[in-house]
Amino acid sequence: MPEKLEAGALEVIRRLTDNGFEAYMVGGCVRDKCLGRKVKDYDIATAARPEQVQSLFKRTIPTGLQHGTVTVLIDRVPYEVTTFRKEGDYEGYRRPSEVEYIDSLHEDLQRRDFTMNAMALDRYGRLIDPFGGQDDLREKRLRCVGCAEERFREDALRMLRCLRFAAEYGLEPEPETWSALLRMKPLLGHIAMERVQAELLRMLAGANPNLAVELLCKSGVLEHTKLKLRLASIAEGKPWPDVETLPDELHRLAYMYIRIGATPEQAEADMRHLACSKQQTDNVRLMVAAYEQLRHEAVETAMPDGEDLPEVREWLKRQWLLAAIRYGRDTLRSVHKLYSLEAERTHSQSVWAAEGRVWLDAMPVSEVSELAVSGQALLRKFAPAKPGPWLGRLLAALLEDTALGKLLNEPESLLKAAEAYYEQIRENPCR
Ligand SMILES: Nc1ccn([C@@H]2O[C@H](COP(=O)(O)OP(=O)(O)OP(=O)(O)O)[C@@H](O)[C@H]2O)c(=O)n1
Repeated sequence: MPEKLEAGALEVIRRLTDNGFEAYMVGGCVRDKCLGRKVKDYDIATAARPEQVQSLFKRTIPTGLQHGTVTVLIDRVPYEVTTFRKEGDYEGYRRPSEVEYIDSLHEDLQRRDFTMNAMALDRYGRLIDPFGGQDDLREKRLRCVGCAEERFREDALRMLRCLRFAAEYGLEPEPETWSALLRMKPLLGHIAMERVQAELLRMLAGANPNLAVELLCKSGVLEHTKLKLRLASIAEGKPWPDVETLPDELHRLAYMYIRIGATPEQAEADMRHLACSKQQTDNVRLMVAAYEQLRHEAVETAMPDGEDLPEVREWLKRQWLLAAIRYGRDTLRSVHKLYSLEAERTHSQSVWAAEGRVWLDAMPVSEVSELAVSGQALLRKFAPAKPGPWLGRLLAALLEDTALGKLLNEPESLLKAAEAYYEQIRENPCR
């Protein structure tokens, strides 16, 4: 498959050059080839204008004509073909009128962000590397092309890209690039939050999320976005634990909110700001909320030092299982991972970190739908009583007792227990 992908790119380049237009592979694909990494997609830069590209290929899509980009389909695989241009406009965020076409590959490469992203390959596989990208990669150096300040001014998002690439590829930002980043970071305030979100989540999902978090802390870049994620407050001298042990970027984000002491509402507002999906936002809010609630309970009932009292342990188990009912078993599985990480970082004993997973696995039910009796069965049993709030309360009581192991999840024992609850609820209808 990778060979097929590359063969398609070469076909595009050959067709363009056979028709008198210079054309090269550029950007991330050249970088990844130099690093021996798998190439995800091939971008092609050419001297041909968009309408000339369109006329040379049977299947094209005008994906970004105003920025000079035409997508060419070869065997249904898309290749982005972009006319050499002077201004950045790498993601279509500038007004079309600012795009200025040029005839020189060199000038096109000069406007790109980092030396490793400013290399090209011609149809014969010859590398064009005017700014020393390959040397930088060899020396594990991340360096802006030319004046770093100018590159960051052209597109402030490049500062986040800088941190992402440094973490992902294990590169050290070169001193001039790093100091320009520290000077220019206030410009991040003007960047669309969707773009910040994409970079942030990619960084946290990447090959080295620990280094990504460390660089975010060290650079203080997020402080200049509209986010509440102020990491500098926890950066000082304290090592971050191994966030890589958390399963994905959302757990890592939730952990960061917990570490800065954000409330679930603050985390939610922040993620809305970031234009995260509702599902992502709910996920993180629930993790932060469940974690916070449990932490609050744990502080109230701190185990006396060095002691392990069975009644306290029992109480902690009850809080844990009640939280699993309230926030969902999956959320509590996530919270268990967060507690375990925190316990490791603070070298502290945590009953939840030690036992939480086992308790969750052994929990017979965590939601009403798992009960061996349905609302319908209860309505039949207590006919002619009409459906009403009593039914919800009754099911909640059965769920809690079954989850805590006081009742067996079998129709007979549940229906029997329901009789007693039904009487209590009828006697106290307002509770
Ligand atoms: N803000 C940006 C975005 C992109 N580019 C240039 O456009 C190329 C393609 O950008 P993109 O597809 O966004 O990223 P890649 O570098 O391919 O890397 P990745 O796919 O990992 O994001 C980059 O290599 C770089 O030369 C740039 O100079 N400035």
